[in-house]
Amino acid sequence: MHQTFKAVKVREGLYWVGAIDWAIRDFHGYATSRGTTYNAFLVLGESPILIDTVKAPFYDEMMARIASVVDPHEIELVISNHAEMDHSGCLPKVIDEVKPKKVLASKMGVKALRAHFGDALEVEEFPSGGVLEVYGVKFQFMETRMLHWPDSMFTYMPEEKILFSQDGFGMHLATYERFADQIPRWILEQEAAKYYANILNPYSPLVAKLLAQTQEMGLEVDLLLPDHGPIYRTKEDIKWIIGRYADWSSGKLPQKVVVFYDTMWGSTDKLARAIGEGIASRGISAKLLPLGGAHRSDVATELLEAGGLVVGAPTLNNNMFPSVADVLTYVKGLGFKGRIGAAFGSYGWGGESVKQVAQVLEEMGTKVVDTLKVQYVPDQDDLYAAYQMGVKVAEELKATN
Ligand SMILES: Cc1cc2nc3c(=O)[nH]c(=O)nc-3n(C[C@H](O)[C@H](O)[C@H](O)COP(=O)(O)O)c2cc1C
Repeated sequence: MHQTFKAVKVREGLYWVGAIDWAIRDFHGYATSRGTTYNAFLVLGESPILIDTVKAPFYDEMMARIASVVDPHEIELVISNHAEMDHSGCLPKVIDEVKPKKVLASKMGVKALRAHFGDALEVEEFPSGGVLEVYGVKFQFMETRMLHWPDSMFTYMPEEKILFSQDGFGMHLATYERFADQIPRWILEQEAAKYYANILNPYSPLVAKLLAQTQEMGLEVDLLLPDHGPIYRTKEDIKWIIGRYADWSSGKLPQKVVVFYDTMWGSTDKLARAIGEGIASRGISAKLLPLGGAHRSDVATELLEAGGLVVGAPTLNNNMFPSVADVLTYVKGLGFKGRIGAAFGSYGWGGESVKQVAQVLEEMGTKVVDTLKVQYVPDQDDLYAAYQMGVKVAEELKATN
């Protein structure tokens, strides 16, 4: 039989058997402009062990890759590190087809998997103490609750120093290159930041705690295998991604201001440009994101490395313009707290939008240092007031340093 889809050997006895999704562009509201991979791994103990599965439509691809190494029916143990359907979607079908002796998940994972696939799903909690020696392989299971779901866990092979980190350290990036050292660093930098901003940022304090814990434990990692994107196999790459997570979870507010806004007739846009000039005049980097050209997940990515947030919305039917409400709701949910901020916008009569924007900014823990409402088209004085708003935000941000 011809083999089209093959496993990728990671090292002796360990294979990548996942799937590449070149087409996906919307991942629960996150723009995946470079597609993604769903990573599953095969560990060859005395019997093969499958770690995670893939999204349901990719079942055949995963099974074909497994079959290029072993007969899938020989798999006796399946480990599920995360119950989200991009990793568990195939699990019921794998159980039906392969009939493994055991399927293991965390305590919350068992609950979540049953809530997805029914109470009859044959899955059990990993052994107490979190250690299992089976088919000649030693595993250590670590719950990583809320990173990024309650069920999330890491699986570690202490003898080989291999860490299967489910969504942690992952990124949405479809490639045939399976290893980070085969991909330009600038692409990894962009996609890892985007993933962190859009998935892990709300849990930054937990990320910081986990990194500190692993350091205390002296946990050594020679191979880092996330469930999306490339595998990290060099010391340099592992150090790099862990270092980035340490930076992003540190709560530091970089000296950059994001200005996002939308406009119907161009007035709010004029104000935004003047604000940008004011910010830049004080030597602070400003990034203007008109929402006509920026997706909510790109705004979140920019915000990951910005200590300032200025938001502009015209009033439409007594409300802030809907695209601004969308992105504000999104970044509020992602927990971008502690920024220095301001709200602005053009209006015709009631002009409710600016107050509404300022209120949401405050609710999300932004220090609102200025607001600006301009009726219809801004004149030179209005533009100068907008410029001054930029200056004020920049000065306040500088003072936080
Ligand atoms: C369909 C529509 C509804 C509007 N509703 C309101 C409103 O309820 N209250 C208000 O103050 N202005 C309202 N306006 C006026 C706009 O806010 C005003 O034209 C503003 O200058 C637009 O800013 P922009 O050029 O940045 O889009 C409305 C405009 C449009 C086109």
